[in-house]
Amino acid sequence: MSTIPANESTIEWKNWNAEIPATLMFVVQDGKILLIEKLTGIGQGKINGPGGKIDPGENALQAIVRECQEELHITPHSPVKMGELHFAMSDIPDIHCHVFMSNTFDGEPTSTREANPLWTALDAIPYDKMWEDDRHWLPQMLDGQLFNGRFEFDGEKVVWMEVCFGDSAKALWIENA
Ligand SMILES: Nc1ncnc2c1[nH]c(=O)n2[C@H]1C[C@H](O)[C@@H](COP(=O)(O)OP(=O)(O)OP(=O)(O)O)O1
Repeated sequence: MSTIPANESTIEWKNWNAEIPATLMFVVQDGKILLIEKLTGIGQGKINGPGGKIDPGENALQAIVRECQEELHITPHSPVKMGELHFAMSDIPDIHCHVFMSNTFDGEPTSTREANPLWTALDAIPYDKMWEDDRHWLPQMLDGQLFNGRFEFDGEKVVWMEVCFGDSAKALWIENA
């Protein structure tokens, strides 16, 4: 488990519930990862994986496939759930995010109103242009580790975090999509 800083979180995580359920997808193929330049929504202007909010009546798996189709015109094959992220935000509603990986997909990654595709070498991921939490779980996920992360933000800055990896992380997931 990695934790920063040593002080306690101000969030009562036991009773914490996010207003926004969301998803993320990381397609990895031939030593590259398919990222996006995000043109709309939460995190506009950042580099991230494709993804977005879960619509009413959808589960996380259905939502991530729909988001990849909408944002990049691709359909990922057999998405595997790798982690959950819990974001307690200071200035926008809190977010609970399901993170998936896939190695194959149908379609050609295409720029849309929402995103520009960005194939990136696995050793050149631009963490300085991504959400601050990403560097604390994405490298381990790319090594095949399951994870569960809780992050408290002040604006866009992480002020507290706790990230677990492996089977103990999966036991903390709220939902097994
Ligand atoms: N802190 C952090 N790290 C990594 N990824 C994210 C965050 N916060 C986030 O919100 N995200 C991810 C989770 C989602 O994939 C997107 C946010 O969803 P958004 O793009 O706003 O949702 P859409 O449904 O595509 O957009 P609208 O249609 O509602 O505009 O960022």
